[in-house]
Amino acid sequence: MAADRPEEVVIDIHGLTKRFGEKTVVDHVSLDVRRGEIVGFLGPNGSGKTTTIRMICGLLRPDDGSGTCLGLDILRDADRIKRQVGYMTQRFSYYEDLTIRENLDFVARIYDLKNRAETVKATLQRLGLYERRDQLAGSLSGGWKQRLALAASVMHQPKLLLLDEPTAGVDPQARREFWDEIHDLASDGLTVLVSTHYMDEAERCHRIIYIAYGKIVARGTVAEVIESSGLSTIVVSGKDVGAIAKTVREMPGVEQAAPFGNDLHVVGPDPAALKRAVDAALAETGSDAVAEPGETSLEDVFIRLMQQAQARDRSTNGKAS
Ligand SMILES: Nc1ncnc2c1ncn2[C@@H]1O[C@H](COP(=O)(O)OP(=O)(O)OP(=O)(O)O)[C@@H](O)[C@H]1O
Repeated sequence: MAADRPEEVVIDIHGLTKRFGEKTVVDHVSLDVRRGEIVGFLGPNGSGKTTTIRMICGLLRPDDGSGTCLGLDILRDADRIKRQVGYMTQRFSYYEDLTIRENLDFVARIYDLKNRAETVKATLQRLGLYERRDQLAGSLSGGWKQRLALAASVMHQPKLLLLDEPTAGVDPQARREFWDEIHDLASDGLTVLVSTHYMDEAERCHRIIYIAYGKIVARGTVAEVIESSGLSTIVVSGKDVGAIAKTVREMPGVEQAAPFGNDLHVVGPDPAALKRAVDAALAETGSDAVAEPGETSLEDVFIRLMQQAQARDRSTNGKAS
């Protein structure tokens, strides 16, 4: 894969920091993204994803740190970076009373694109929007609106696409199609950094980066991130998992106990302690539910990372005050 060649680094930032007033919302973030990669940027609300993305694409000046985006210096060449990346914001704005084609034509004028009519037509065809080109943007469903937003972000043929929660509120099929499109674009050499809260989307990325309280706390492939968490999971299946959940949550060695229908996922760092806890909870509740080792999910890992970051933040702020 092209992404394995180290010279093809598209984003390379070091120690990026941003403060708003007293609050450090991005705290010495370093990351690199290579050509053709799709990298997922995950983390709780307010953890600094959008702020980081805005600093990478030249929209926001960092207070500290340095780096390059598309080989350009993020401090010196912000204006050039802005024109060369595709950026799809959380709230993509378009003109509701213009058609899909007219909206894209408007964006093409902003970018001062040559051969505007042909470029708009090619983009409509590329993104499967051609049949709907005369439909008013305001009348589109959520999935088609996202597709229009994606079309507007890639029309000037950027080498890097920054997507900020591109599929929030979009149904599963439309999300799946959106992601198929992202993979098609990446296989043509486009590099993608995408923030999301959806686990299934994280699993469609080549790599993920998890940020909490402005600091990166995990990174790697999904398998690597799960493995490095050191968590074990036991799945308890039966009728009364709600009652078992309440009991087992209080047992030592249990970090999480989450019912999924008739299954209960019990998660903790020490497999032996976890088994003792589950056995004790089954005995205490008199349940005949069946307990078996299960796979730890990415969501389990993220919940743990978030809780750990929260605890660290509390203790740091506690000391400071
Ligand atoms: N212009 C600003 N002025 C002051 N505070 C800001 C500004 N922009 C962002 N923040 C704060 O910085 C923190 C990080 O926000 P950011 O939008 O980067 O988080 P996020 O990870 O993208 O969150 P979400 O998942 O909710 O979109 C938040 O506490 C936010 O309120």
